[in-house]
Amino acid sequence: MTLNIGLIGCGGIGQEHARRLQFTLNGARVVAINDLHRDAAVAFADKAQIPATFYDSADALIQAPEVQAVVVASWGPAHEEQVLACIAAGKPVFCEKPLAVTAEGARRIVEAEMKHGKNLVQVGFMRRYDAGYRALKAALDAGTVGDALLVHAAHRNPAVPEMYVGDMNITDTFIHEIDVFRWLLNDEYTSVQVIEGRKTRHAHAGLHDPVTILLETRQGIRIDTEIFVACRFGYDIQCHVVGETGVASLPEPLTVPLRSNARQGSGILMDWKLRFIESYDVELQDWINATVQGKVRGPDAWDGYVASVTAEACIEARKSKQITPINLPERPAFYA
Ligand SMILES: NC(=O)C1=CN([C@@H]2O[C@H](COP(=O)(O)OP(=O)(O)OC[C@H]3O[C@@H](n4cnc5c(N)ncnc54)[C@H](O)[C@@H]3O)[C@@H](O)[C@H]2O)C=CC1
Ligand SMILES: O=C1[C@@H](O)[C@H](O)[C@@H](O)[C@H](O)[C@H]1O
Repeated sequence: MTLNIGLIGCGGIGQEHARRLQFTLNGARVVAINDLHRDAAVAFADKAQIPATFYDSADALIQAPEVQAVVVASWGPAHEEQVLACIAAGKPVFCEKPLAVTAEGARRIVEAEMKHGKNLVQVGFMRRYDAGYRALKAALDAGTVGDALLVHAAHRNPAVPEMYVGDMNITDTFIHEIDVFRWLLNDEYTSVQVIEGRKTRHAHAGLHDPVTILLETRQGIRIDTEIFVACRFGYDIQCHVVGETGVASLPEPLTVPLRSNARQGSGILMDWKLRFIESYDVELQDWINATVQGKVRGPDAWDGYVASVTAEACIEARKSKQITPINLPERPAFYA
């Protein structure tokens, strides 16, 4: 069976997903597209040779009988309404992170899905599909370094656009760590502190960069993460888990060590699109396969909700400069 997909949002990652759904992965094709910018979306589909119908509104695309499942890759603030419309139409939806820009919005999605009575929503936390993170999780689950005690992590981007301001280093960037640490450690967060230190001269006016975020978990694991999005030197993701008997680290991406021009070393990627490129393929292939079977196997709406609650607590902690509790309800049986 070929799953007919409707894509909402044909920007940076929407175009990437459209190409992989149409040409790289098995069992799906893009039959419908929607974007606020019609001309650019249609020009993209033409150039990419994706014969999809353009719909004038996200809602019209979701309602279209030919659309069996939806990929939402619009801007974060649009996600809630579009995902709720998919649930109302009973259509499976893969939504890029964040699920919603507020915890309340994510909660509305969880409630609508539970009321609908069937899981329909997957959130685009692709790191769970990355071979490096999976190998790290397998090592931790096998007890290779004993019980986890501490995590030292970093999420570094070379630069961000001028529209990336305020709390986006939490809601757009740190949200990946929020999801991946609780998955890696089989744990939940209890509190957070956000520390703004010296600001780099390379950060633009609307952004305090870098920041350090300290999370504590129910088991008492302490996680420190450096979020540094104007670091200039590369797209660099680090994660080191200190256990009782050793340290387990996220593998570096494969690069060729060089000895050249009187130097030795290896390259660092500059573009986030390349760092997790394989995990996007694995993630969306798994989503297609599960959707055809009528299931959701990946990060679900509850995971999206937990990420939004945690992000909101981070924002509060940044404002108050205090250690801020993270109050999470228990995972409902529906999401077991
Ligand atoms: N999982 C990951 O690693 C990544 C996830 N993302 C997420 O994907 C989403 C899109 O990000 P980008 O592609 O980088 O942004 P972008 O700005 O390049 O593209 C977004 C597109 O959505 C369209 N759009 C915005 N609101 C819309 C609406 N209400 N209805 C229809 N179309 C709408 C815009 O016109 C634009 O073409 C964001 O939520 C972002 O956080 C982005 C990059 C990486
Ligand atoms: O999701 C992503 C972007 O939206 C975000 O801006 C980057 O910081 C992340 O590294 C990337 O994975």
